[in-house]
Order: sequence, then C-alpha cells, then structure tokens
Amino acid sequence: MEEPVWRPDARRSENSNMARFVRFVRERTGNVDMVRYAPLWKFSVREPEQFWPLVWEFCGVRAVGEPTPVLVNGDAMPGAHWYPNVRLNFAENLLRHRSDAPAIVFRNEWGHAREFSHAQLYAQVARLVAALRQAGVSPGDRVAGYLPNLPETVIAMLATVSLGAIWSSTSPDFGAQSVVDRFGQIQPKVLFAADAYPYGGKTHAYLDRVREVSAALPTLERIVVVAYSGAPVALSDWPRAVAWDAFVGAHDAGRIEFAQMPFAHPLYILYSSGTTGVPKCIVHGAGGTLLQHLKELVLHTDLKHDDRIFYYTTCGWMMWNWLVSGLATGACIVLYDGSPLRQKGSVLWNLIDATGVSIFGASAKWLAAVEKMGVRPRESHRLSSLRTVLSTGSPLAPESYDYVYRDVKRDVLLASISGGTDIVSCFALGNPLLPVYRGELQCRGLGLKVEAYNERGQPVRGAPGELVCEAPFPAMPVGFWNDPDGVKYRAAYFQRFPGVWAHGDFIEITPRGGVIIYGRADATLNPGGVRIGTAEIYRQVEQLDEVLESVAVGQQWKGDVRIVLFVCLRDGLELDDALRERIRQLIRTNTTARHVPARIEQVTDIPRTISGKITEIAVRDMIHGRPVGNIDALANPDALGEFAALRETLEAG
Ligand SMILES: CC(=O)CC(=O)O
Repeated sequence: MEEPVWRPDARRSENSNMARFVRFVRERTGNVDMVRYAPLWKFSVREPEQFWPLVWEFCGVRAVGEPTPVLVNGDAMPGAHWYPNVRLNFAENLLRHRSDAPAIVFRNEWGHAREFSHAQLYAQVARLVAALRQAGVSPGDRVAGYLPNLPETVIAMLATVSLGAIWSSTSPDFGAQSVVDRFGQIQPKVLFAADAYPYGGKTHAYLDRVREVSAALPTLERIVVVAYSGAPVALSDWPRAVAWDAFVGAHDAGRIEFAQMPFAHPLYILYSSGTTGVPKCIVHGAGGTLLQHLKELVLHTDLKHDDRIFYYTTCGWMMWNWLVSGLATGACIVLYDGSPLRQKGSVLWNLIDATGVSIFGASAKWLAAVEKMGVRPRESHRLSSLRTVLSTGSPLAPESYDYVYRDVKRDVLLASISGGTDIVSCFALGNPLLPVYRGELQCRGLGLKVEAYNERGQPVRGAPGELVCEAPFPAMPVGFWNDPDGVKYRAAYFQRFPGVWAHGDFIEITPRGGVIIYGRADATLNPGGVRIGTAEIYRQVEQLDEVLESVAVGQQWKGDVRIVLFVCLRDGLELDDALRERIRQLIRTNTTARHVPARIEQVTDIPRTISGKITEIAVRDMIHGRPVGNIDALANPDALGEFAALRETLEAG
C-alpha cells in the first residue's frame, strides 16, 4: 500500500481547528460516529441546513436578522437561496479584531517595509469610508482597484465593502485595453490606482495607462492615486484625479457604520480569463464568500489568530480575495509586491524567515521554477515558523511534493488546493487531520458535493472524470454582471450536466477520498478517443533538467487526434533527436504509449493568461490556423507567433 509522504502528529491534529470542529459537530448533533473527516464530509453534504449554521457559529460570523431558513429552493441548481432573512457586512467581519496584534505585514522589491495592527487597519479603513461616503459612494456602486499588492489595496476594498459597495480589482501588469475590457462592463464610480510598481528589478510607471483607462470609463467620478514609488505625482491637469493622502487626509478615524446588506448582496466582481472572448464578470455574494472562506481558512487551512499567512498573488487573482479573508480570524496577512524569483529564487523563502510566516502559499509553477533554479531552502533557511505550504494555479506534480519534503522542510503540511475564480474559493483542499499522499489533494471541501463524472454523467471513483458539484453551496456566484436572465451564467456552468455545476476540471477522486487534478477538461487530449489530462504529460517532461516548461495540445490528424508537445528549454539548449527520445521514453515508461507525443517541438515562450496560466486553447487554435479568441487576455501574445510559424511543419507530417 502506498505510504503517505507526511502525517500530522497527534498533537498537531488534536489541536487543529478541524478536530475541534469535529467535536463541536458531534456534541451538537449527538452523532457519536462523527470522529473522523469522512463522516463529517458526508454529514456536511447530506445535511447542508445543519452543517452551514454550525460553520457559522464555530467561526463566529457577525450578522443581524434571523438565520432561518438556511436554504430556500434547496433542490434548484441554480436557483437555491441561502439565508434570505439575514443581513451582514463582509468588512465588519474582517475588521472585528481591533487589537494591537499585527494585521498586515507588507514588503516589496524596493525594500519598503510597513506594518499595521488590527486597530490601525480599522482606523485607516474608517477614514477612507468617510472619504468615499463624501464622494457619494453608496450600496451597490462599483469601486475598482487597478493596484499593486499594497496595504492600500486591502484598505480600499474594506472601505468600499463597509459601505455596501462592490469591489473589483486588477493588477497593474494588465494593459489598458484588458482593464477597460473588465471595468468597462461594470461602470465603476471610483478607481484606485498607483503611480508605479516594482517588478524584476525595475520600476514600472503606469500612470499613463491609468489615464488611458480612466478616459475610457465615463462613469468614473474620482481617480484616487497612491504615490507608491515616492516620486512626486503631478495630478493638477487631471480634473477627476486626487492623491490618496489628499482624498483621505481631512477625515477622522471614527466608528465605521457598516451597511448591513442581504446575504446575497454583491461583494466582489471577478473576471474569467477572457481567452475566448470578453471576460465574464462573475459576481460573488458577501455571505457566501464569507462563510466559504471562513470554512476553508479556519477548518481546512487551520488558520489561527496567531498565524501569519502569506500567498504570492496580485489583486487580479482570486487568491488575493481568499488571503484577505484571513483577517476575519484575527491572523496577520503578509503581502509582498514584486517578482517571486528575485534574490536567485530565494526572495519568498527569505520573507518567511524575516516575517515569521507560518502558512505559505504560492503557485505550483513557482515551486517547480525554484526547484529548477536549484534553490534548497532547507540548507539555507531556518523556516522555523513554517508549518503549512499551499499550492494552486495548476496541478502540483508529484515531483513537487518530493521537492517540498526533501528540499524545503520535512515537517510541513503540503496542501495543494483547487477551485478558482468561478467560486472565489476551492472544491478540494488541505486537511490537518489527514495524511498527505504524493500528487493528491487531501480531500473534497466540506459542504461541497463534489464528484467526478464520466461522459455519461455518472459518478466514477478511482478513474478520471469531470469535476462537478451536485448540490448548491453558498459560494456559488450570485450571477454574472449584465446578465439579468442568467443566460450566460447557466451556459457557463449548467449546460454540460443539467442541474449540476460542471467546473471544467478533469480530475479523479481516489478510493481514499483524495483528489487528483489532470488539467482543464477543455484541454484534455483525445488520441484514439481516450481522454488524457495535460498535467500527466507536463509532470513527466518537466522532470528533465533541460526542460523549463511545456505545453501539450491535440492536433487534428488523419481523422483522429495526435498529441503535439512544445517545450521551452534552458537558455542555449537545442532540442535534438536524443532529447526527443528521452522525453518520449520518460512518458512511455511512466504513463502509457497513448500519452507519448507524436511530435515534439521547441519554442522559446508559451502563451499565458495575465494571471499566469498557460493557455493550451490558444496554442491549439494557432496550430490549426484558427483565430485566437481574445489576444488581449494574454500576458505575452508575442509567444503565439512561434506556434503559427510551426503550423506548416506540423501539417506536413
Ligand atoms: C484555488 C484555485 O484554483 C486558484 C486557481 O487556480 O485559479
């Protein structure tokens, strides 16, 4: 039997929030069998109307009104409603700890270091609430952030939401057109931006882009600019613009009157990657997001008030929203603005030691990249505060589990977590009660009736299928913006299997209840009619020292589909037949003959979305000579040229 790569010791699991919650549910329900995670998960999906109120109480949600009924129209998917008689304010829940303990620790590539206690954070938010109120912001208005990963970004979100207005953010690496594609759809009243940001050893000034964006957004009444770089910022010729300090300056930090809004009141607007057209505006509700994030942070991530939690993210990725919710537990969130590969790949490991991070998160790609760079923090860093490593963004290869336990730290819970923008949270995550198996996410999230469906829409176990969720959950979006009849919303998630949420991931639920992610369902390869997840191939190829990254797509070929693999190699290397053969051999030995690519080609770059995900669909379109859905959604559209140039060669044989 396969051995786990890590097990929690008895003290750690006994003291975890999840263990306390198991005991709490056992006492409340009188169910004596409730001693482990498996019966708890079953209870959570069978009895949602009992389960969610227990999460609510255990996590201390602040709200007014009647918490019953919990669920109305509970069989409808979509169409179920949660807590129709409750009113709450999301920001009030995040700002409920007013102590002198640290709430935000901030560092950046320029060497800036700032810290805010929970009390100071509350005061900063209070002043901005007053300024926004005076600027006319009221419930339901949209406030947008085109901002680096700053304390001000968190403060602006909290102030917006305190007023019952809706927050939406993108990071400054987005081009003006991409920002207009997003914010142009939601008609914001206020835009927050900064003058510049540090990345990769350079200062990137972007006020010109902010001007371009604001010129295209006629609904904007105010543009509030953070003078982040320290250089003078001239705004006098820009009538709607004001410096952050001037905007906030005249207001005192009083008590915040948090607008009490319905449970489903819009909180955030997030955007789909937009690779197939204009990005969809996904609207997340305040109550559902709060409850789901608390469940994930408190129970699955075991976040406690004395923790320091870090995720490498920008405010354009949902992991930023997820991280910020950590404030509700009284914990400290650690923010870093800059490239994660600075200091020879050690910058984030240095940050852990410098700031005492206990829960550390980054993308699976970053873990693979620092491993390739030869970084071995176990030899160079103390990492004494570190007890959990989180990974997401793409499937975490089994070899990355080896890296973490061998080269980072032996005694950490390595939790690969997966969900995404559509639910601003996760379907599968970590669990302090369970062992970690190489290549496997530990469990399905509580309250989420996740299954893997075969093509006939039947649940399968121990075999690949599509990730679905069979029952309503509070963190389902409340809808899409500008989609009053819900047509786009239903088409996005409920077309494939009526009445069931289809997430678009290709996964396997293992017999012991773990989850393996094979990649996106729309990128699966179908040679000879057999579905193969792209992650199965990347995992093999990227083990080779020569290969930095790869992308695999299916090419229509003689009435079937054949696999074509593109590899980016280390600087100066050229793909030759010997390396091709080693790649094929590795794939053949560790997977099946069907996984072996028919063609392997070298490229220098792989197209990725602005949030850093490689896009197989754009590559597939290029090699078939089809137009790529939305080039503005790509961070590096120039990368497409190489694939177009290879089209003829690929068509020839
Ligand atoms: C939690 C996630 O699934 C994050 C992502 O991949 O976008």
